[in-house]
Amino acid sequence: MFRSMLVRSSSSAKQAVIRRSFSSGSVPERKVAILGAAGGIGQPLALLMKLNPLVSSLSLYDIANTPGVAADVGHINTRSEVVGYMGDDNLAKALEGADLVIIPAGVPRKPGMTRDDLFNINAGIVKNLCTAIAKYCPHALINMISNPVNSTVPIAAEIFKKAGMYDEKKLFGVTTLDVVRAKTFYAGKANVPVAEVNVPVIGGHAGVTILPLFSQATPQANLSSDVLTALTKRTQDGGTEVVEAKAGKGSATLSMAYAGALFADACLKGLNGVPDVIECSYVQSTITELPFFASKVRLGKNGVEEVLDLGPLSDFEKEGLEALKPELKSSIEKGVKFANQ
Ligand SMILES: NC(=O)C1=CN([C@@H]2O[C@H](COP(=O)(O)OP(=O)(O)OC[C@H]3O[C@@H](n4cnc5c(N)ncnc54)[C@H](O)[C@@H]3O)[C@@H](O)[C@H]2O)C=CC1
Ligand SMILES: O=C([O-])CC(=O)C(=O)O
Repeated sequence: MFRSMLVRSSSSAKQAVIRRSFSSGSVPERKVAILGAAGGIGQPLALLMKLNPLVSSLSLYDIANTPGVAADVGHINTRSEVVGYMGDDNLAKALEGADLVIIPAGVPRKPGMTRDDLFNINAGIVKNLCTAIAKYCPHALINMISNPVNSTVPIAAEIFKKAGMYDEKKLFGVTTLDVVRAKTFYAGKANVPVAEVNVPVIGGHAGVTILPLFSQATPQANLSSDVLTALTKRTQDGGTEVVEAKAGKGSATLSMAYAGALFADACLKGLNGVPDVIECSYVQSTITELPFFASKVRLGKNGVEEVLDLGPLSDFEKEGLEALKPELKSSIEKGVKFANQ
C-alpha cells in the first residue's frame, strides 16, 4: 500500500527529494500516536502505520491490551520504534511530542443503531482524550475517527478552544472511508480500473450527510441517473452494510484502518512539505453556512492549507446538499452543547 502511496505523486520533483532523503536517513522524525490502538481499527491501523516510512515513533495507547499489540507490531523490521501505553496514567507519555494523533477510541455500532446512538459513550471518551491532547501535544494534527464524527469533531474544537490552543487547521474528521467506498462502488459500475478512480465526497460522515459527487468522478462514465442514485445510496449506507454483515461483531475495521492510514499518510506528507496533497476531510469550513463540513482540503506544513470549494454540482447533488444540512447542523450543535455543559 505504501509503495502505491509514494508512487501516487512520484512525478513531482519534491517527491524525488523526499525519496532521496529516505535513503540518506534525513526524512524528518515524526511521532504518531494512536488512541484506541488495541481495538478493531486500532490494531490494523497500528500495523499500517508501522509500515509507513514517514513514521519514526509509533505510540500505541489504549485503556487495555496495548503491551501485547506493541510487542507484536514492534517486531516488524521497519523504521519506527513502537511503544505501548496502557491506562490514564500513561496518556501523557503517549502524547508528548506527537506530531499526529489518530483517534479510533470508542464503541462501534451494532445492527439497528445509528452513529448518533454512540454519542453518549463516545462523546465523553473524546472529550477526555482531547483535554489531554490540549495539555500534552497542543501542536499535533488530530485525525478523528471516533463516531459520530459529525459531533466528535465539534466537541474536540470546543475542548481545544476552552484550553486556549484551538487551531482549526489541525483538526480533521476522517471521512476517507467514504471516498474509498465511493471509488470502489463507482469503479464496479463504470467498469474502469479502480486504481485510477477519483470521487470527492462532501458533507459529513453519517447517512444522508455523506454526499459523493459522482458528477465529478474520474475517469468519466456515462451512468444513468438510476445507477447514480443507487451508487449514492450505497456509499451513504456503506457503514451500515458492514455493521449488518458483521451481525453484532462491530463495524468496519479493516477498510477503516486502510482509510485511516491513507489519510494519516497524507497528513504526514503535508507536514513534510510535499506539495499538492489533497484529500477530503471534515474540517472547520466557510464554504457552506455550516461551521464544519467535509470537502477537498489541501494539506500542508501546518495542516489545512486550503479548504477547496465544491466545484460544479449536478441538480441531484444540489438537492442532496440542501437535504443534508439540517441533520449535519443539529449534530454539530449537539457536539458543541455537550462540550460546553
Ligand atoms: N470515521 C469512520 O469512518 C469510522 C469510524 N468508526 C468508529 O471508530 C470507533 C472505534 O471502532 P472499533 O475500533 O471498531 O471499536 P473497538 O471497540 O474494536 O475498539 C475501540 C477501542 O477503543 C478503546 N477505548 C475505549 N475507551 C478509551 C479511552 N478512553 N482511551 C483510549 N482507548 C479507549 C477500547 O479499549 C478499544 O480497544 C467507533 O466509534 C466507530 O464507530 C468506525 C469505522 C469507520
Ligand atoms: O458505520 C459505522 O458505524 C462505522 C463507520 O462510520 C463506517 O463504517 O463508515
